[in-house]
Amino acid sequence: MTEARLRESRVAGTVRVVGSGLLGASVGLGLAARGVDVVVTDASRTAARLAVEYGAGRPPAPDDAPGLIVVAVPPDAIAEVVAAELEAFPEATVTDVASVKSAPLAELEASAADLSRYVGSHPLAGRERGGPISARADLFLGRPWVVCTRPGLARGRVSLIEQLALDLGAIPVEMDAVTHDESVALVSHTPQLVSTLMARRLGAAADAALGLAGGGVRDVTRVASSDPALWVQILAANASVVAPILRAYRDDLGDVIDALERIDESGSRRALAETLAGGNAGVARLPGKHGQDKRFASVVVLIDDTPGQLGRLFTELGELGINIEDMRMEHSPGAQIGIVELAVLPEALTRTVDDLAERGWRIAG
Ligand SMILES: NC(=O)C1=CN([C@@H]2O[C@H](COP(=O)(O)OP(=O)(O)OC[C@H]3O[C@@H](n4cnc5c(N)ncnc54)[C@H](O)[C@@H]3O)[C@@H](O)[C@H]2O)C=CC1
Ligand SMILES: O=C(O)C(=O)Cc1ccc(O)cc1
Repeated sequence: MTEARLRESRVAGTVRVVGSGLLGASVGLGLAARGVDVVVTDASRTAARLAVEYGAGRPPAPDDAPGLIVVAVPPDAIAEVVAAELEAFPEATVTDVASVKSAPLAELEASAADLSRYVGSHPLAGRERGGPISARADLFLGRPWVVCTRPGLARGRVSLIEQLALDLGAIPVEMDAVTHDESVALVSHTPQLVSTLMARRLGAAADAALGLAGGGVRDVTRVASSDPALWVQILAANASVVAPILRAYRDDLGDVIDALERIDESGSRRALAETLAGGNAGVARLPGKHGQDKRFASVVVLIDDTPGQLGRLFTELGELGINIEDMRMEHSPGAQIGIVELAVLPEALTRTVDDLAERGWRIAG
């Protein structure tokens, strides 16, 4: 199957993956696609066998001598499994992919494990659903992959994990464990809770109200479908960092409620406006194209929500020589209409609108 391989891998030898769920099987699929010899194991026989059957690797053999071990088990089990792997394979470098870094490291430091061969890491890539069935070889493509540095750690060990990240199409980012946990508390752990709390408000809502739902509520609640069992572990392990951010959030929420309850008093509207402007400033600081990238202009096309329409739109844009820099799609509740937002270069905006309209496409706005 050489011709099916993407490119030679940077990581050489056998890679052993412990925990063949979403993350472990995705690592296995990505490496196997580059021709790496991957061994997958799991405490659950079913998860291990599914990972093998989906092509994420092979079962372990008695003479395996992995140079690299990736531990992809739930956060509570990380320290114990990393310690066991360090002991079982005295030549191997061991990494883990857990969403929290300080708590497992502290647990390992309190053990007798040989931590000179341990480098913690965390790919900022995931899905709401776990298990090997949800795994994807391209899960990590273009995503940051934090590689945790600490004083005294050999450069070669850190580099090996960076090679792993690069092989999987991710972008390695070096960070110490404390900075990592503070960062993800802000960009992942608190947003998870805010999303969850908003989604809980929908639980008792009338069907008629839910029928009006559009992109806004869907964006805010997307990660509310995440696995509660995994997230209790993540939040518990980073509780002391997440709690103060939520306190600040609660203070802001209190101010908004006060302004709304006294909306006709002097200063209330200004307070609301300043809060909303603060949100604009915060979201504009997020890197990436999505929504606010000033380099691109936006064209909204309404398409019939029927098979083949999106394909036809893309084909015609190709024929017109117009490059799509980014896109997102929404469905209009209750109507057979798809709303496609295309990002194009500003200089291509007028031509895109005119040419698509000329070919009969409906342009919004
Ligand atoms: N789900 C996500 O979006 C992301 C998860 N992570 C981290 O990746 C790790 C794995 O998460 P997922 O793959 O989502 O979970 P998952 O539930 O899909 O897979 C975890 C697997 O670990 C196995 N396992 C549990 N204890 C074990 C043990 N002692 N020995 C061997 N196998 C064991 C389970 O049977 C399961 O198959 C977690 O530490 C999580 O924080 C990191 C980035 C994103
Ligand atoms: O889908 C998203 O936006 C996520 O944030 C997924 C995710 C979940 C947990 C992680 O540790 C990293 C990424």
